[in-house]
Amino acid sequence: MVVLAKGELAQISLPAAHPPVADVPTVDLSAPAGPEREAAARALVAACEENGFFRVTGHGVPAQLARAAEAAAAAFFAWPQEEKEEAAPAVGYGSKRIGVSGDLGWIEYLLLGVTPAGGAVPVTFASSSTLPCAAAAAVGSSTSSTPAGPLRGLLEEYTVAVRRMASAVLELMAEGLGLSGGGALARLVTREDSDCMLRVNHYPPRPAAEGGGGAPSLTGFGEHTDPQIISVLRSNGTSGLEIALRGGEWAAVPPDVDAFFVNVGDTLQVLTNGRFRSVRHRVVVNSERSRVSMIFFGGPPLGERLAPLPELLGDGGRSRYREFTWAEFKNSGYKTRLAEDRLSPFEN
Ligand SMILES: C=C1C[C@]23C[C@@]1(O)CC[C@H]2[C@@]12CC[C@H](O)[C@@](C)(C(=O)O1)[C@H]2[C@@H]3C(=O)O
Ligand SMILES: O=C(O)CCC(=O)C(=O)O
Ligand SMILES: [Fe+2]
Repeated sequence: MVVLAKGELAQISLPAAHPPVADVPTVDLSAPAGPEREAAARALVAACEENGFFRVTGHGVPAQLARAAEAAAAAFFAWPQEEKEEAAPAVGYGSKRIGVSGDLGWIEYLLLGVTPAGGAVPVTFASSSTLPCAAAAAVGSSTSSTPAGPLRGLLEEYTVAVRRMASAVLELMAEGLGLSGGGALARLVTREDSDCMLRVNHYPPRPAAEGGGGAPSLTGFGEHTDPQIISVLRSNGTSGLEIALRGGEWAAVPPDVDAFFVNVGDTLQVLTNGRFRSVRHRVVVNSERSRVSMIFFGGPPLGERLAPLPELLGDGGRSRYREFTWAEFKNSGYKTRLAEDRLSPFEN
């Protein structure tokens, strides 16, 4: 349950708006080598340049696994509030507060740091630092006997499959960009020390309006860009996700339970020297049905130096961003409000 005080509810209320439906390009990851794969790579690059957002089919993630992970998370969110709070350190549970800078939403969530070997560690915010840190020692592992154990196990299994897909997306992207380094881009999210996260968001149904009449829309997850390289999202059949198109206008993303959606993140915008667009997006809650989404955030190792890839600069091309490490970017970005532009401090 998300409990908001009156002032908080007013803060996240939105004027009812029905943006047009986004025309989301589709990339088939299973396209066979040859002209079909080349076409898929071209479609992927075009989508990243246009809006920084596309749908993936032929992704290889078993539907049954995605459904089981989502159902286990939904069952957890249905627990009594006190029990969820009790389990919070073991599963990274949070509600209504997003980050540490005062952002609120009609949301509850699980946030886990995830490793390629399948480990998942709840993300907490240390009081001494704004960098999220692992709380593993305090909570045990997914095999522990906490009631959240089976949920953790399913989320871990799901993350292994989605990371594999994220890596395949980045390999296809490298082909489309004509990068010579083989799987270098993909390795940024598959290394042992890659800094990746899994987030499961639950947006309860929009509350009924007091005294009848039309209920207002609410901010579920306020507008923002994702800081990582790519984010890979799956949701249940409830709408709510919106993306900002090139011109700044909002467009609604129709849910698709069989596909995944990929966001270009801030780091990929940097690596491509601004050729790919880190997509601004948000979740608006205006449904009588709850929305559950699971998002894998593919981030590089903390010490990784990030700068536009030389091959994408061209001869004498100007680098739009100075070099920085992922730890530096995260430290700076995690102090910001959700809607802020986190890249401007790193522009040349
Ligand atoms: C307000 C914030 C929440 C966030 C960290 C930040 O300071 C700015 C980026 C936010 C975001 C968006 C994408 C992911 O959901 C997330 C986990 C991330 O890496 O950056 C969240 C952060 C969060 O919820 O802690
Ligand atoms: O829940 C969603 O559908 C999107 C949430 C999101 O953008 C995020 O968690 O960064
Ligand atoms: Fe996001």
